[in-house]
Amino acid sequence: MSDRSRSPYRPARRGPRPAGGPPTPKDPARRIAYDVLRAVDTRDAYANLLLPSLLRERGVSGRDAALATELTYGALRRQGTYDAILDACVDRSLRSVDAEVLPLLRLGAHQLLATKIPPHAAVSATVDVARRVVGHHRARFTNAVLRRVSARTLEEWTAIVAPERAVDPVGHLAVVHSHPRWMVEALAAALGEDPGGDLADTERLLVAHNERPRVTLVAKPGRAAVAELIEEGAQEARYSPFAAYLPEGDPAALRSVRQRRAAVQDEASQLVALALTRVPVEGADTRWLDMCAGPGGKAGLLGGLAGQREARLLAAEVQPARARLVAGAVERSVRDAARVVVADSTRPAWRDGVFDRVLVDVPCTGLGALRRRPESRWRRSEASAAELEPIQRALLDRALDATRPGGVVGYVTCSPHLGETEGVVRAVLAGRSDAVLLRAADHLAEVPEVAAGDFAQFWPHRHGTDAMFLALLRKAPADAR
Ligand SMILES: C[S@@+](CC[C@H](N)C(=O)[O-])C[C@H]1O[C@@H](n2cnc3c(N)ncnc32)[C@H](O)[C@@H]1O
Repeated sequence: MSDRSRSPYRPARRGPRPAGGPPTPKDPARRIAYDVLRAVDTRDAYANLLLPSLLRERGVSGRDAALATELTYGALRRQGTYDAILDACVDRSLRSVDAEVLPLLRLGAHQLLATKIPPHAAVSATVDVARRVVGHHRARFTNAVLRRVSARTLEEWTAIVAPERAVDPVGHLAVVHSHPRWMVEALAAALGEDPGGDLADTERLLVAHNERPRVTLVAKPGRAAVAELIEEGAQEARYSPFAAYLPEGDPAALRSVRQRRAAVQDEASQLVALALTRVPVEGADTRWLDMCAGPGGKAGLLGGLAGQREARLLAAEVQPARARLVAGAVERSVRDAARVVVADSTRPAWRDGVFDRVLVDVPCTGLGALRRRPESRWRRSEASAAELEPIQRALLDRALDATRPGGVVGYVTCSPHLGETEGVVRAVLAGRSDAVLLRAADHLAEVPEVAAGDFAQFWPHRHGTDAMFLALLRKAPADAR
């Protein structure tokens, strides 16, 4: 790894403990990173939720918080690469290493191979944490393994542990860029690349997955303006008229976000919702439906747009806790245009054929959000997409049922996996004669390279967004059937 691509984190210098205050926990950053990695392994915790709550709970901020974040996300993202290297550094198989020790080895490997923390400090600080959490004996083991890791650079290690690119391109990229092999194959297929070829575009995507995503804000239509976000320190966004990028700082500290007039939302999420509202429909355009609304990102945007256009949005969500989040997201939409219901959208509480626009943002593998959910690449399996397909198909079918003749449906996934995107849309269309595919990219004119045939597919390495997929379908007018 070049010096430029290394993380700038160095260990925080600890000052004297403030007189009279509670004792400063020793090395809170590494301890929090360890606790998050353990919780991800043992109780399926989500790092993006647990990390901020532990930082808050333990009063950790500033450099320590930044270090904890770097170590947690770095170790999770790079786990595949580090495990291949660690496997070469233990005498037995890595699988037989205690589950409590493994996160320490990954944390140590990340510091040694991808940060500017001096090697002796990386090893000794990690071994100090090991002594406290797993005892002296296993701390000695941690020390011995990390010393072996420290003998080579990341490039030297990957040259040893990754399959040769010319012989096994997928296996090579899987180890070098830390993704499960099946996922590299699925992503290559979605990018239209031959798994035996040079996989150049796939590699750019995998690299993007290992980078920290920028924070994107949405100014909810009618409640906040992008200019206000820019005054608060954000920068103009590339594509969405409602977006602004926050280069640094905590978005929750912005007044507009605290007042729920703005929120954090990926730019592609904004654009797929916006594209649905741009498709011309003949006749009435007053009844909009969001069938899978939780936690409410797209409903927040659609509620505002509906209010500005004299339409009303019904936002449905099957999980009551998530429906409450939707209620918060649409609160005080323009003209109070949005209503939230707890409902199973496969058994709808509404009549068929009544909505002018329907968004169905189905539950999916989330392979499009790997930058933000670092553990999900290890949690999903090759079977995950196939397991979700029946519910995705059922929801799209019900979306078309709910739409009135001439109305439009937006089918969205936060995954580019072909089994969840094109596969579902084509299977549903094959089973009915009352819907046609529209060219989604025609409604995203400001976004280059987003067309994938009739579909729209965003990519982290092309657009700097999540890999959101959009299909737009028109319900055939009654006289056309
Ligand atoms: C991909 S998320 C939607 C994200 C959301 N549109 C947003 O922009 O914030 C899918 C949501 O669908 C919900 N869901 C899953 N099955 C459902 C069903 N049968 N009916 C209604 N909601 C469902 C899930 O609980 C989850 O909140």
